[in-house]
Amino acid sequence: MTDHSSLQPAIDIEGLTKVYSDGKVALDDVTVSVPRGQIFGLLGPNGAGKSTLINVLAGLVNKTGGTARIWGFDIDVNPRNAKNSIGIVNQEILFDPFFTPLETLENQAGFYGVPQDRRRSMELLRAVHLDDKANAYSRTLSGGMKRRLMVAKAMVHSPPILVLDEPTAGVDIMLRQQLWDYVRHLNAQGVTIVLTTHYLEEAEQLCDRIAIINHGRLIANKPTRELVGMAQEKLVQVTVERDVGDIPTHPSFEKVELSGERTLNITFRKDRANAGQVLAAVQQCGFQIVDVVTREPDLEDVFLNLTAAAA
Ligand SMILES: Nc1ncnc2c1ncn2[C@@H]1O[C@H](COP(=O)(O)OP(=O)(O)OP(=O)(O)O)[C@@H](O)[C@H]1O
Repeated sequence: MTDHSSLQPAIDIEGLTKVYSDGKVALDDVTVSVPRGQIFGLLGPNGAGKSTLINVLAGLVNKTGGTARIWGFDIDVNPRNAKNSIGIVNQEILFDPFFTPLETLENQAGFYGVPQDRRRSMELLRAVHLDDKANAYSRTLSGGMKRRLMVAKAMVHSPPILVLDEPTAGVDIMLRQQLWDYVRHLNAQGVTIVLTTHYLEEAEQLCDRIAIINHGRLIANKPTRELVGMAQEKLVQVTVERDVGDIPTHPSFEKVELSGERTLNITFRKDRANAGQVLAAVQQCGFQIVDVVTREPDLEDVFLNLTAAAA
């Protein structure tokens, strides 16, 4: 993979603020940069401000304060270059239902002034598995197909950055997988990807780095592995050789639940104990251990902890 580390960020946002006309503060002094060449996840609960941030980059929402640069181009100073550097797939499905997918892409290429010999509409339709629908009316496409057409439409001018706002909402598992394969393929070719999603598992698998936004504020921005590592609670499931009876207590146990007669689900905090100490404590409580399963914390744990703390 190309080493992009010495280059300026793909997207550079500083002190971005958006107050809607009704006084709603959707973005509150957000500073974040997206390194080139990465798959970057923007996560947050409903209403956190993710779409507002993307719509500011798309030029659909006017910011109240701060600056944003796309591929080095300030969106106020160089709006045209900024726009040409980014392809955005919004949550809403926007295209004329009376055009065919092929016409939709050709029109979009015309809009961006892509010369005929550099257009690749059929190639893009093939990439999103819509080549057999090239000449069907777009209104006859299923929801998932329309969404994939939106992705192809965002790529007609070959931007170095692709932004996907909830791209898999309402898309079934198989098509979701195909969409992600395509996103990975684009990324392998050097396209920087920014995506918002509610599917934490997906973000964890796909993203190199994740930022979390809550109530318009940035509350985390870390490499995915580091973020997942922030989950403090771990679970160890211990099966013992006899019926448990009274649930044991110990300072290293955060929470203990009984499952069946002989299995204890013990939650402990990584910063206070390790699994070995927890197991030793179970033995001190007079149980002989016959089986152990541990569960690693995942992004969902971190997300819930962080958003709860920031609420
Ligand atoms: N045009 C608008 N006028 C007033 N308030 C708005 C407008 N658009 C969005 N908001 C409010 O701004 C806040 C942020 O909304 P936004 O759509 O950016 O959140 P989001 O993180 O994308 O949420 P979701 O995941 O539900 O799409 C919300 O409280 C929303 O109600």
